[in-house]
Amino acid sequence: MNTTGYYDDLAANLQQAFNKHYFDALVVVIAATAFICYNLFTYVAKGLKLPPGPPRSLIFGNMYDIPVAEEWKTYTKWTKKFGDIVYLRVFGTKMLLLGSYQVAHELLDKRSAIYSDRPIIPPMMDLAGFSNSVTVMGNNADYRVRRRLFEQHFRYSFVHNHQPVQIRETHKLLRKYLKSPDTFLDDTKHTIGAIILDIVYGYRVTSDRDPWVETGERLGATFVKLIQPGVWAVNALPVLRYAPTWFPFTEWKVFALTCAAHLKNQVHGQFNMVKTAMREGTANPSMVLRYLEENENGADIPEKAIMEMASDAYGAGVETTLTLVHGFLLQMTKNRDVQRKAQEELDRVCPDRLPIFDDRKKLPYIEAIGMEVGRWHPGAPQGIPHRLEKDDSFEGKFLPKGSIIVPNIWAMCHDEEIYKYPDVFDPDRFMKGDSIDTSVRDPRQMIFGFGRRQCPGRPLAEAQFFYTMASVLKAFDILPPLDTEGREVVPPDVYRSGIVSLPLPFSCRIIPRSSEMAELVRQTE
Ligand code: HEM
Repeated sequence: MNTTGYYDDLAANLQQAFNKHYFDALVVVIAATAFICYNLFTYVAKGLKLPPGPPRSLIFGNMYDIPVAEEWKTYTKWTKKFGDIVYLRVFGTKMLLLGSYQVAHELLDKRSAIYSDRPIIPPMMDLAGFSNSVTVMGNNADYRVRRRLFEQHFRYSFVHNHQPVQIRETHKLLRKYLKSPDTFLDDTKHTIGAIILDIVYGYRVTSDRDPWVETGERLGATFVKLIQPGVWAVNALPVLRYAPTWFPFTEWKVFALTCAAHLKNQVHGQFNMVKTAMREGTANPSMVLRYLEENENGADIPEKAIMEMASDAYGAGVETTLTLVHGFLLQMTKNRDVQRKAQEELDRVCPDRLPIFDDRKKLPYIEAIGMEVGRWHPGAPQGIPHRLEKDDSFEGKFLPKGSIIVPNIWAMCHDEEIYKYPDVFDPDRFMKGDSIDTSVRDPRQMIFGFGRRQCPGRPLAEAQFFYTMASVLKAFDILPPLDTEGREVVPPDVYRSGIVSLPLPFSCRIIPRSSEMAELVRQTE
């Protein structure tokens, strides 16, 4: 059975069911609650004013203003109209949209002691079993244990330990590009999944239809659907979670419970796989093995924390890293000059071999391409929302406790005061002569989020992205597809909406630069 298709249909039907059957009841119950919340929470406090924002209705607030597609565009329009902090309210939920790096840095980085919580987990996410994911957990002791474990294995000073896995899998990807370039989108995704499964569980992916990769992909896609605001009735009316599954129009609950069962199978299955291998003395080095061994040597890390935190790496790391790699391939089809300049740099640094990690410092133009790809379309254009734990104020504006904080990373990366002609793809904006110009703001300060919640996978993602770009550009030309008459067709620059925003599927031709390069790739076997 094609379960992905099943989930897609189900999600679409659920939205319809919500509109038809729950909406009237929802309006009545929520209207009363929202009215009270409105009066209780969104009043002007301490003589300060709330930040400006689009006009809101008394009960629904800005519910109908919240965009469901290309959110970053509407948010940027609001920032231009209302300022760097925009206030929104959806029923009783307050939202602060941060439109500039200065404000995000001031609040989320410098005041991270009170800006590092997450929104209360929506009932739909909870029902589907995702409430123990580091990415959505509140700022509590359980979260901090998991975050610390995660960081220890992915920090800059440790991440070089993962290079053998990255080299092996990236070389495998080059061989796939050589053999069957048309499947480059899936092959790239598969490679990133394989790298993470190996680093986290010591699991070696050997087939193109690996069951753990497929489950991980399905769950990742499900997570993206579940986290979408405004889709699930139960999030607006939590009492619906108690509806029995035999009740009409409760397919959404069946969906959530099915996800929870799949997730549990995956989390426990992968963890137990390492435990069994450890007992039998066959375990490969991995993050899970490392912490289980620390426990054997006297540490006291809760197994539940190791197990659940490990499964986050796949969910949080695959599609996000893919946004950069797919974004890079897409931009290369459109910017032939950039590609040529990068290849010249590579040919100077490694004339007759594939690049290695240690070349990174000598390849500033490749680094600049990576920065420009991230700036051009940040993989998480609105980040992951934070939650303000205490009343606060900034430049005369009242910022109420409990507000959901949404950093509009896309707008920050397209700020024309920092990035001249932001709608032109130009890695040279980050160069000064033959080096990186450190006076230009590095988009990686924004695209990986902020403060104590900043992405802990950043060191791995940066290293993998650099290594993929350098290896691919050394061996291949990335060219636009051809139409039936042999003319080049430049693929559209369009991105999926939602928390993780990938380029929509596109085509390109990946062609070895020469027979010598093809041979270099073959020799990696
Ligand atoms: C290009 C690749 C990536 C991008 C653009 C990215 C982006 C982000 C962003 C924007 C956040 C939210 C930060 C915030 O709340 O302010 C985040 C969180 C997170 N990322 Fe990444 N990420 C990437 C790769 C990875 C990888 C490879 C891993 C794992 C190996 C990972 C694991 C996580 C985790 C666990 C969190 C939650 C952190 C927390 O809530 O404390 N990410 N990422």
